[in-house]
Amino acid sequence: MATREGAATVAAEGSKIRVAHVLTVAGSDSGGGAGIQADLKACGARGVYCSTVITALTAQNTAGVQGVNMVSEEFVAEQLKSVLSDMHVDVVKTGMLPSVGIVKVLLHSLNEFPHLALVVDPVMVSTSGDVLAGPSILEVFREELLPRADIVTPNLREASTLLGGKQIETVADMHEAAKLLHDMGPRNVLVKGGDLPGSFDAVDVFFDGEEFYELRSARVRTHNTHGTGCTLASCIAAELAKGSPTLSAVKVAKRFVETALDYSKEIVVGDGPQGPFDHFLMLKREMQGSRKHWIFEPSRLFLYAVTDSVMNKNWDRSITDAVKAAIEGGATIVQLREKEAETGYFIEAAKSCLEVCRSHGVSLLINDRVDVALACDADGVHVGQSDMPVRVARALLGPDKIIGVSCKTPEQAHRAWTDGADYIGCGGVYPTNTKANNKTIGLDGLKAVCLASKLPVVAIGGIGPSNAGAVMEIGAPNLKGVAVVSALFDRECIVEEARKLRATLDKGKTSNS
Ligand SMILES: Cc1ncc(COP(=O)(O)OP(=O)(O)O)c(N)n1
Ligand SMILES: Cc1ncsc1CCOP(=O)(O)O
Ligand SMILES: [Mg+2]
Repeated sequence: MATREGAATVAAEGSKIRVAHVLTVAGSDSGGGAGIQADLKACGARGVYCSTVITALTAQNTAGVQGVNMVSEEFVAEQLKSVLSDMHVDVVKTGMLPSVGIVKVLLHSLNEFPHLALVVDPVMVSTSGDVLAGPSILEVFREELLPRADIVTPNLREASTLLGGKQIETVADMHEAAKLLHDMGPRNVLVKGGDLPGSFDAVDVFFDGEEFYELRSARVRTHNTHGTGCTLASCIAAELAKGSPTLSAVKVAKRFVETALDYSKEIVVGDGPQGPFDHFLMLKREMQGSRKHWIFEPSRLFLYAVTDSVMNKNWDRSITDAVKAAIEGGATIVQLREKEAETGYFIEAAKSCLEVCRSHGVSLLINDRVDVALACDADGVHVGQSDMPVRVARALLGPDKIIGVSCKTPEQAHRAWTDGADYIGCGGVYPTNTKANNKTIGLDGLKAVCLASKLPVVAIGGIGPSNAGAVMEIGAPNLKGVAVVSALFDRECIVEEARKLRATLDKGKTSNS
């Protein structure tokens, strides 16, 4: 088994990166919304590793808790030993601790690792109102666990229970509760006011022993709040594990939870009154996109329409109208190449074009601007050799998006494959006025690029109905189509020009097959 020292030595040699690590000691939620499952998602979303010690299995769903099966103290101890004897934990976060014995086992481990920070979410009653830890736990919480905690994060009900039934009905009461809880020994207290009656804001009170901070935010109106407490505490733990000061960790965690709640307002997971939310802000987007599990199909490069903001302005038409017309005429893929557009305008225009493209099953890519592609959830980007490198774009966009890269040489074409591009844009094949100072590579240059790569290739530069046939006739099986700017968008009738081009390409295809 690798010792802590051994692993640290390897890291010190510079070949490894030691990652921030939270250990959650909590109960499992079969519904996946709270407990261990929420902790794993929260840490994952915040970019922190999370190991787990499970204290209880709960059978629960969006209606409530149907059953609890406690893990034995011995087995909780065994899990703690497995993790702590091997892994580099920075912060321990606790959730459901269902028995005094389990709290004692945890305290014993914490004594052995005094450097570990501790975030205590004093889970006693679930959001559905089910009791997860009985009153017998209070004494050990007050006298042993809280004094060891760096921060404790009770909601109003938990704060009241820990304080022997104190009424907490106003922000002033929350201040007082935070002070009284702080007197029990934790370094910081966050009293969460999500349930505060008659409040328009979500107000939490943070107290570090010296100063009170009221952290306010607009209340998110949603039933999907199951797991908010676990998530908030895990996010705080994750930020502490990264090295943040406690107040900053709390602020980031609160913002994270609000964003996730707001994003998840409409999602439906179960039929009960309290649903979970989406930590990764992905579920809704997946369902809204018309292309579920869409795979890049190279034949889509057949007639590739690339817009130009100057041309659209000259012909007095909006980007959306230009895109609509190109699709009507037979374009199979669209790229927004809006070099002059301001970012805010570009994003809105791209969203509007996406609607058009999605309704016709046509992919929409963004030229150069990975940020715009992300902001409007476009299908991908096209980048040049001096734009954002393909590997970086891939890391930002993830595995599902389409990435095209411009290549003029076999070397660039080879690299495009190893870097993870989906297709190559090759040109300028013929001279063009659309792109200044662009070297023309001719049909021989195009052939050489096609031969050098396994990737599908689309030819670009000076291509129109008169020469598109000749381009496609070079006979490279991976040459899948032509990309055009002026032959479509610098013409009076885009639909007509697109149809002409489509006819030429279709003719070439039939005569070759
Ligand atoms: C399909 C396609 N191929 C090549 C290009 C050119 O991209 P790039 O080299 O980044 O030049 P700009 O278009 O950004 O001027 C393209 N846009 N599309
Ligand atoms: C963007 C680009 N990349 C290489 S050539 C070119 C311009 C193509 O425009 P056109 O189709 O009007 O020649
Ligand atoms: Mg570019």
